[in-house]
Amino acid sequence: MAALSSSTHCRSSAYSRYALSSSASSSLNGQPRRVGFSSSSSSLPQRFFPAKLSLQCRRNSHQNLVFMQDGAVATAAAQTENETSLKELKNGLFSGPSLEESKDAVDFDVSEDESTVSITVVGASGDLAKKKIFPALFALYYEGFLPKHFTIYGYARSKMTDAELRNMVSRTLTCRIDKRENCDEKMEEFLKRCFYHSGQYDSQENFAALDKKLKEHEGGRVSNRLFYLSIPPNIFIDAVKCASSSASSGNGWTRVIVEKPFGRDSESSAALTNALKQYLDEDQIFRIDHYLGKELVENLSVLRFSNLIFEPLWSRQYIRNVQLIFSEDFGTEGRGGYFDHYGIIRDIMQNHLLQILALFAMETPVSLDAEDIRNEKVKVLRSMRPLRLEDVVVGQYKSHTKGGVTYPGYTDDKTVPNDSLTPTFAAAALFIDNARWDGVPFLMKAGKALHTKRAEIRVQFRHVPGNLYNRNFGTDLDRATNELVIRVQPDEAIYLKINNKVPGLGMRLDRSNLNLHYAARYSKEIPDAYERLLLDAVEGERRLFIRSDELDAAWSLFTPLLKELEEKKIIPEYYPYGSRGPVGAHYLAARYNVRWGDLNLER
Ligand SMILES: NC(=O)C1=CN([C@@H]2O[C@H](COP(=O)(O)OP(=O)(O)OC[C@H]3O[C@@H](n4cnc5c(N)ncnc54)[C@H](OP(=O)(O)O)[C@@H]3O)[C@@H](O)[C@H]2O)C=CC1
Ligand SMILES: O=C1O[C@H](COP(=O)(O)O)[C@@H](O)[C@H](O)[C@H]1O
Repeated sequence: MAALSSSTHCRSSAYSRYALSSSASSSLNGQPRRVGFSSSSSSLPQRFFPAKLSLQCRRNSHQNLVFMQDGAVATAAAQTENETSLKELKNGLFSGPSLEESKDAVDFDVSEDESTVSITVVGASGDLAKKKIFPALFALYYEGFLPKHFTIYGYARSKMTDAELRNMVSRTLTCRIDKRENCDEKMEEFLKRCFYHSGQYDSQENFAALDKKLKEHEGGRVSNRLFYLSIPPNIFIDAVKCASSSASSGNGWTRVIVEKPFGRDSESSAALTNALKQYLDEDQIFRIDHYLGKELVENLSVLRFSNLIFEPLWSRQYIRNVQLIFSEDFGTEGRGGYFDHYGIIRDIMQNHLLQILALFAMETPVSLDAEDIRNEKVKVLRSMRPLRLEDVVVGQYKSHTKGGVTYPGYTDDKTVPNDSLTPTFAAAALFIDNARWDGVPFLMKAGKALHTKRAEIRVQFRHVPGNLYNRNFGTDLDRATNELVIRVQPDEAIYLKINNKVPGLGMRLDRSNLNLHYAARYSKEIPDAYERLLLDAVEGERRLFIRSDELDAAWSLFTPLLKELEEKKIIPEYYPYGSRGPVGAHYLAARYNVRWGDLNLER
């Protein structure tokens, strides 16, 4: 039996997050490969396990894996046996000794003491680190999801002491609305685990000094290291080179989270991937798309594949069109320098919206394993037609005064050239040329400085054939079709618009929503996307990260269009700050007999 594979899972279902992960695929530079635990906890939080099947895994004194379920314990000496036991547990077939009968299971927690995870936030002085990464790490710590031995290092060029980093970080930490108990105490404990090392991104020496400090914290345990590259893309490669050569783990895994943008087009993306692969294996690279970590995006597959009623409708036979809508009610203020080089199509469409589309449209994966899901996503992307100029409308916001307040135009930003043609808005029609989706328009719309902040998926169903109630709907039959709305943010909800009879003696029809409104249904605060993704990276779970072939396929769809827009210097349609965007988007939709669902007053 070979050593544990890189994803030997100890989980109650593919959705459980705590995995036993070997470092086999992860050590760098030909270092010996040893099995290490990606994480283990003596009291794994219940929320990742289905109510009926509460599994925990850890090592016992004999270094065997121990699965515990509702007071029952199974030990297994080898991977095969582990899997068998896990299956038995899942199927409710396992009848091992009770927890009381097995001292091993309760008395030993060797794995927690033998391994450690160090998380280095490269670019710790920056906006994303402060706004998202440190708060997400704290939330994970607070909820008990970080392993017993963990250390967080901030790394950047800015000069800072540990105390200054802690002070900076403490200003951005918040407690969950529903969990304030001991929060200050927890914050203090968390901050004690945060340290800072100042260094250049291209200095082997500086990374070697970081390595030395990490080793001191690791105290001889199996060291697992996660580097989060929260830096501008032009320095990704320098940082990866130095981190891999001078600060990778010698005996555990080393993983690198890479932030977007992953290039500007097919060529630059391929160049970035090739450069990264000089220093890292593909399975060490975690390309983050934080939209994949959003609760309702993750729920998409659950909705489709665990409800009988949706999947049979999920095709050209019943669906007229699908809309993926992203809008923000603020401009690019403060990020103009970055944004002008990329524009809205690269910033939102090519990644966030396309990823949602792929999850929405993919065939049923063989399993919930990362590779099975990513295989299906790639198939969808490769079945799509590259975008043509005529299928796209681009816009740019201009200054607008409302209620005595003047909102700046895009080019009013000092970091943006006055004659910039960079789109801050785009609408596009995409098509998937496969049996399921042939002819169904997938419309995308993304914009900055619009009237609202929102991200949603709208699925518009076909007309009811031979509808007995047609005359009750008036002339606009489109208004009577069903629409499923998955509101990703804000105020998460999934609702289905249906027709019903208004109570009374007459026969008047009404439109109503069957509504799963998360705030009303669940009292628990929804975790930020970065929490889920950071936890997955610590556990070696790749399902929500982008594989290189997905990335290639995504760029192939957009690169010809992006080149044409730039070469032909297409002038964007200007729209006032705070408006609903260019009217061209309506004409584009109308060409495919589509009406944007977000413009209906009833929404
Ligand atoms: N901010 C956000 O909301 C989002 C950001 N991202 C991506 O995340 C990454 C980080 O974003 P963000 O935190 O906003 O970036 P910042 O511009 O804040 O940069 C992060 C840190 O990198 C260092 N840095 C900045 N510019 C340079 C440079 N030219 N050369 C060397 N070092 C530099 C600075 O640290 P120091 O000077 O101390 O070394 C800075 O604090 C980027 O790739 C971005 O595209 C993705 C999604 C959203
Ligand atoms: O990746 C990006 O996402 C944000 C929007 O993220 P959200 O989670 O706040 O919806 C966007 O503002 C930014 O331009 C883009 O780079």
